[in-house]
Amino acid sequence: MDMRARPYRSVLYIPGSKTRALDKARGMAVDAIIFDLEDAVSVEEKANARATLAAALSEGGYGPRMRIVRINGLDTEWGHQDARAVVEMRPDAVLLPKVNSADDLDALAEITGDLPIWAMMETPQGMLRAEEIAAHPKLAGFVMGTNDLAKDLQCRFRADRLPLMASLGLCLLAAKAHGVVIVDGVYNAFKDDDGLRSECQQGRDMGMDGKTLIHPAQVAIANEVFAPSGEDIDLAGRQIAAFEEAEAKGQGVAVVDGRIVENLHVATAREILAKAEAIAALSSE
Ligand SMILES: CC(C)(COP(=O)(O)OP(=O)(O)OC[C@H]1O[C@@H](n2cnc3c(N)ncnc32)[C@H](O)[C@@H]1OP(=O)(O)O)[C@@H](O)C(=O)NCCC(=O)NCCSC(=O)C[C@H](O)C(=O)O
Ligand SMILES: [Mg+2]
Repeated sequence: MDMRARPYRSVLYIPGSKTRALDKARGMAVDAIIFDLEDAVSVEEKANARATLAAALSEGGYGPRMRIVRINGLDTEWGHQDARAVVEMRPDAVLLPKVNSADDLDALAEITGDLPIWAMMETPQGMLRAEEIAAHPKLAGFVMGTNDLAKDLQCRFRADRLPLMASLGLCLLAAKAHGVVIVDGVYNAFKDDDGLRSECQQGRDMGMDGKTLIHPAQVAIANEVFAPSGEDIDLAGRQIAAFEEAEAKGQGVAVVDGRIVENLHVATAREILAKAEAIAALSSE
């Protein structure tokens, strides 16, 4: 499936060191997995995690789930070795943490060649250079790192995420301008379903493609919130039908449920139907 066309409702982090979790993920209804070598892995476990992850990916069994490997930064003692190992692991993409500029992506691409790169957007410098990062020819996706971002901004975690809004907005603008995927940051309180749902809804309404997750219990909520609902699909179908009928009569505008429908609304309606189809196709694989 084309990388841009596939769903990214649920993107689950799995520590590369945790064999049990790596195994369990083969049966989980996630759209994508981030196999982590960075912050979820302790310093003592770094080398083992690389080997454990390589073995899990070589064994396979992850089906249609997109496989993304997050390496350590190239300015760390593990980064270069991780990057070389990822080339051998042959995932769908490599994820670079704490990206500050397009130069960081150039440095990684020198090692990983044609492998698509995703960028963790989680530093103030990265926010200010979001556009040049999104425009990089190897860049395929943004992952918001809201924990690191909050740390560097010295801001507080709030339910409305007001202190993060400028950063989320900058990255959304850059991602949409360059047609790259963007998934929202994690919700740390993994036992708080209501809080997670509310933050998923906020991200979805802002234009995020999905949510990064830290625990399997979060998957169902993200899948539900980021999928078009039955009502969305029904409305999209009726908008397309009404517009085509209006067009056949030589009119440029239709009315559905008391609201105007123009060609731009039809484009959105078609995207909703395409997303629903992509989700159905993924579920049937
Ligand atoms: C958060 C956790 C530490 C909780 O772990 P634990 O207490 O073991 O959870 P449970 O006992 O409830 O686990 C139940 C079963 O589910 C499996 N499990 C748990 N987590 C995962 C997972 N992420 N993927 C797959 N499977 C998972 C357990 O193995 C249990 O299975 P079983 O033995 O059969 O019962 C833990 O969930 C965890 O480590 N999560 C990942 C944390 C992580 O990846 N952190 C780094 C990413 S977040 C980040 O860095 C954000 C960004 O950079 C930023 O700056 O914001
Ligand atoms: Mg981070």
